[in-house]
Amino acid sequence: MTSAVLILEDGKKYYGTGLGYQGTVLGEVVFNTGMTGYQEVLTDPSYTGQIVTMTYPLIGNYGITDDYAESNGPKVRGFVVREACKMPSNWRNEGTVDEYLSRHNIMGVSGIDTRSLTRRIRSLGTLRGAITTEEELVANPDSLLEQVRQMTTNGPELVRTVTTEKVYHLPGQGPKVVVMDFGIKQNILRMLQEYGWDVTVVPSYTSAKEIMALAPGGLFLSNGPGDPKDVPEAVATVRELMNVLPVAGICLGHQVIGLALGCETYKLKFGHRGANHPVKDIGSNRTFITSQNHGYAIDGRSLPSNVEMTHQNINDDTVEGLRVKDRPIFSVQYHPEAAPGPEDSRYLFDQFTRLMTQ
Ligand SMILES: NC(=O)CC[C@H](N)C(=O)O
Repeated sequence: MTSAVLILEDGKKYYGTGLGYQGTVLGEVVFNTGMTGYQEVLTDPSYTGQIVTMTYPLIGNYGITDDYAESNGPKVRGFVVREACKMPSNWRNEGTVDEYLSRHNIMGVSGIDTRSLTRRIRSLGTLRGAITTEEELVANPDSLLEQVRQMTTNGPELVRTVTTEKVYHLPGQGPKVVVMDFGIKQNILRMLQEYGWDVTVVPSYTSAKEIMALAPGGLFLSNGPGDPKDVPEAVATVRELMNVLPVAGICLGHQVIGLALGCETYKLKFGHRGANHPVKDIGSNRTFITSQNHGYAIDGRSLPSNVEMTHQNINDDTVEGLRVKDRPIFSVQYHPEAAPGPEDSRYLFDQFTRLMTQ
């Protein structure tokens, strides 16, 4: 067993055992509170560049299977767990988390006091950090500190690494929609297909003109990694298309819509990542339990007069959904497609569909 260390930018060190690939990685350390869904978390492209720690102590107990992947492989920069299960049990199991991470050259560390780590992130805010299994660095982790403190945790390259390189078409009988891919989760595409949409997925940097040339009936914006302010070209495209097409978005897509409408975004202290975040649908006064993964949010004080908040987080009152009063445009910060998480918010896909067909 290789020893490993996780060092945070404030100098705090956590010692454990190497999991998956061996070496050194740097990233923004965030926590996810889901009790299950570790494979969906690992493969969600919105985690690109981040070292994710799971607060649930036993990870990997039902194994790994291709059916649970939200993209073609793990996208996290690193993975931190209390205990990585060595003997998964599930009729679909194809292997352990350790093997999965090794196969995809992703580093992890187990045996970490994830409760202490999470409390630290909650009190100090999201921290940058590094994981290493290299002997001389494990012996002297402080030598990594300079590099950790210098690193930037966002940038336009994050979306560029996970957006599709090529335009592709998923035929359907329903509304013809262009999806701007910022690092889309497979379950969003599965659901759009379930609803019968005729979907054309385009790269994040596609221009308004190129999108209009596809003659869509609507525009849909996906989730994705990083700071929404790092994709100004997508914001400009959406601003242009907002006047001529119905537009809907999830998570990063919601933030891009917000910026295009003139709202402000900001970085949350430690983000929302988990499968049980309560969100109130203001119109119906109902609260839904939602799946979430975001570190940025739209500032509720910055909404122009034609934009209203449709959903609000019950834990911290942050904006969870928007609607433009005079145009067919709406978006949500959380994940109605779940994967992992509760499916309470599937009704939004009906709403998306109505918006595109009306
Ligand atoms: N899941 C997402 O789309 C995340 C959006 C954005 N990267 C954030 O962290 O806020």
